[in-house]
Amino acid sequence: MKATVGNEEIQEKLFSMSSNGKGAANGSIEEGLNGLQFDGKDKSPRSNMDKKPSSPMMPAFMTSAPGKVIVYGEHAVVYGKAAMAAAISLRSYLLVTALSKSQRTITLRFPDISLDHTWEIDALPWSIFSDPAKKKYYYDLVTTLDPDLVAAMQPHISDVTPHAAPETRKIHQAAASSFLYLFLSLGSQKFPGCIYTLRSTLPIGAGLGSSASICVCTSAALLLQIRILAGPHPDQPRDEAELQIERINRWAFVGEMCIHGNPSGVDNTVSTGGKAVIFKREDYKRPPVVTPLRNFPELPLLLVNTRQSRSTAGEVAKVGSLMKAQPEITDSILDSIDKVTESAHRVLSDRSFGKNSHNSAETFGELIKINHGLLVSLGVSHPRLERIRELVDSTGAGWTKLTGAGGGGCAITLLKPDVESEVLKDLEERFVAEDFERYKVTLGGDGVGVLWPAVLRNGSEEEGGEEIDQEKFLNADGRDGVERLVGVGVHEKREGWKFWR
Ligand SMILES: Nc1ncnc2c1ncn2[C@@H]1O[C@H](COP(=O)(O)OP(=O)(O)O)[C@@H](O)[C@H]1O
Ligand SMILES: C[C@@](O)(CCOP(=O)(O)O)CC(=O)O
Repeated sequence: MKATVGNEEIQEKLFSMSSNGKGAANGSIEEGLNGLQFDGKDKSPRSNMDKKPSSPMMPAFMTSAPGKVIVYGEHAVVYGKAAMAAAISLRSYLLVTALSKSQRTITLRFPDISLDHTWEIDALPWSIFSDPAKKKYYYDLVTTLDPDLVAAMQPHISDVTPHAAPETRKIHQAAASSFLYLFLSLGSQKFPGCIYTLRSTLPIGAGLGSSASICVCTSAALLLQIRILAGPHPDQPRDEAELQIERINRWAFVGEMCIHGNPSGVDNTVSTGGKAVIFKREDYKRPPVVTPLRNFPELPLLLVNTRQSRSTAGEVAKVGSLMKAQPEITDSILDSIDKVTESAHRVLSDRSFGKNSHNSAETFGELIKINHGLLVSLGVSHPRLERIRELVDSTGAGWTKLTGAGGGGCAITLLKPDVESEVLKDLEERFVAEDFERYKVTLGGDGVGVLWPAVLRNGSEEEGGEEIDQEKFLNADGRDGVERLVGVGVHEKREGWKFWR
């Protein structure tokens, strides 16, 4: 598949799906949404559905989306080169709880960053967001933020934790802006009051795509609330599922623009679709070309966090400055990174791939080493990342590179097939002693998922399953607690979570 779905094509598919009723959201989701009201713009295929009798309140529901590792090609991907990336089993989880009709507020409860903020729905700048000259629809391809809309949002963003330290405010305001831009673009003043509670098992600002995963959760939740997503349901035709994924991804990209400034879109694409892909966006006015890697190997990867925080926007800006100062050299480094990614893709596509695991690992490993060297030349490594590489190199256990934006964050090590367990144990002890954090993750899992309503079988005896309410979700103890309560893909397959596949 080359996932390049045009705007008109999407519109056409949407209309045909709604007219035969087949594309409508799956039974339970659609029923649950009947009580909601929408923007009254008859451009959308929702008008027939709107006539259904209203039910009092939408049940609480959840969305979830994974983080990712970039195996090859970060930074170069911002300049139109290819990147290879895979979803990981660490994820974000968003619980949406509707308020009673009289409560006209939207609350963000994001405890991972200690953010708790409420907006009055009626005080938000609806008029400019719904101005026909500005209005964007769920099927639009938005590739830049509208400066007037960003300015209109500003007073409502400045309101968010005004007395926090500047670093904390940045983190809060980035998360709040991405939510609010999507909310005002996709919602309407008639939107019901809601609380959006978010928790993540991903480290924040560590190169694993935490921002993309929260944007995907928000995009999916809002698109579900405005009732334009069909499914996910088990017998959903593939092209319909792909269309849903495409829509969620487009709006997640808009959220990412609010956080990053200049994202390539690789993070939100992997977070939405899951699995592993080659991603390339040569023209920002057009959708990216996304090539699924169906034979992506089960790479024996070590994923280690320096615990050195940084922001993606800052690291991307560093490369931007280098490009200005040294355009030819920077260009040629980015071209070399592109060649590394292409080579890795060629190796994967080769029929003989995997027949000799030693040779395959050597080739991938060499490419990892080269890619890291090129990222060092771009100026996006960090002494803590170099320390991880040194520790691994001194044992000969494998090949190491930074992953994501760098400047701190995480490193990946591809382990040699014959590495001895004693060597690994020693290495892990060194990591602990030097305050690095090691994650155990699986690669290539599902993308965005929905739990509608927010009820799971958690091994409890509760009849009909365990309802996930705000209190339980907020009280889950750390990363493990969240995974135990609502986790996708780590423990046994959970009944309830559904994915567009
Ligand atoms: N769990 C979370 N809760 C709230 N906001 C989050 C969460 N995870 C990420 N974010 C938002 O995303 C930003 C981090 O984005 P970024 O610098 O791109 O790092 P990453 O490499 O993890 O994506 C944070 O400053 C915050 O605004
Ligand atoms: C540096 C970059 O290529 C990857 C950033 O990944 P992360 O936000 O550090 O997880 C930027 C991008 O692709 O938008």
